[in-house]
Amino acid sequence: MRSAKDFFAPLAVGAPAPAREVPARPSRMIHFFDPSNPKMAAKVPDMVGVADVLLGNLEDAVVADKKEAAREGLVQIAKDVDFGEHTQLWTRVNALDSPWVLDDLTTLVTQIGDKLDVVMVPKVQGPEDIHYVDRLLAQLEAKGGVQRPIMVHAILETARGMANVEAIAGASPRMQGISLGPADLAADRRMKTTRVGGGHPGYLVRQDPSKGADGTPDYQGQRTVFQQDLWHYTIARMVDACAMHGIFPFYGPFGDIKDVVACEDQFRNAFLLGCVGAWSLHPVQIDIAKKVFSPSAEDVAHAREVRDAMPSGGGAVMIDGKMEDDASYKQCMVILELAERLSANDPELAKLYAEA
Ligand SMILES: CC(C)(COP(=O)(O)OP(=O)(O)OC[C@H]1O[C@@H](n2cnc3c(N)ncnc32)[C@H](O)[C@@H]1OP(=O)(O)O)[C@@H](O)C(=O)NCCC(=O)NCCSC(=O)C[C@H](O)C(=O)O
Ligand SMILES: [Mg+2]
Repeated sequence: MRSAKDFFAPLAVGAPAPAREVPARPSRMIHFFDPSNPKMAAKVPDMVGVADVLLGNLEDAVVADKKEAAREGLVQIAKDVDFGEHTQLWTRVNALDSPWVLDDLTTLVTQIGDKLDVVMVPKVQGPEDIHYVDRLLAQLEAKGGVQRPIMVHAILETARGMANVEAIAGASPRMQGISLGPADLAADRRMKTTRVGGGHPGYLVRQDPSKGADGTPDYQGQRTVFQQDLWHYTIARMVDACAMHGIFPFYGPFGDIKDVVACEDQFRNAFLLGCVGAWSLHPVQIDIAKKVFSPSAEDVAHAREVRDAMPSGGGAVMIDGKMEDDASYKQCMVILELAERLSANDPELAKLYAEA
């Protein structure tokens, strides 16, 4: 581990100084596109200003013989498209044990480093993976004359990564955030699921049996079942690790594109637990994420009421029959800060909140 005093020193001569604070830009959805797919690539310019983050994916979902085309396609898109002030450009590079990742990083950083906000690293196992990427990025930034540090985002998709999540979150000042990768994590953990994120009807709790006419439990009678959230523990632990290190947690993919209702539920669970965004795999998921990861007008109105009733941020007051105190005030400030940040990018939301 680096000493505290060296933590913010550049890792290569000529590399930009690491950021002292993670840029808190709206990132409600990280929208995945395959730069080697001409139809998807053609849609990128129209998605600027619509999606908070556009991510050129080079890893899974891009077949081996398209890896180079995807990398070159992303370079071209980054050179041709103006991403403006409100849309970030990210990439997901190939895994660190793959034959492609070195060329991914070398090409992208030296050719389009100034346009890349964040590099997402899949299948991160421990802080040593982040240290490797950290040093390499610094060397490449120096070589390419990149002016600002490229941030790093880790995907949590192995049992070892999960066990090391706190160390990963604090491994470098480049760490921007962590996403849950439920499909790879399920496989690595040997979970008996076959889906990309979301719940499972078999993971449930069943109501106790009622008593039959003879006073004994009626095991065959009607009993309500409640489907449980397979990802609760993982997301909650990831959120704590991120909060502890001042970086941002994200839910990952929801593969059932047609089930927009369950997608919204999964995203909302993550939002309520502390995540700032989720991945969108298809254009239809962009608006779901936008809706879910923006506080509701009612929550903003309530948060303002609490803030205004407690100008010093302390004490105890009653609002609508409920006690509010320093702790609920702090929760309200989280909502108001998020609303303010999102409003700065989104005039429709700004109007909604102004009228709330
Ligand atoms: C899921 C898809 C394969 C579906 O594609 P398709 O069958 O073409 O859908 P549609 O016909 O409904 O598409 C309508 C039009 O929209 C375009 N489209 C589709 N998806 C995107 C997109 N992501 N960005 C931009 N444009 C998109 C289509 O081309 C159609 O265009 P047109 O014909 O001109 O009208 C597809 O959506 C897809 O491949 N999505 C991305 C998948 C992906 O990135 N997967 C990797 C991330 S998830 C993961 O890696 C797991 C994770 O790591 C873990 O371990 O959990
Ligand atoms: Mg994965």
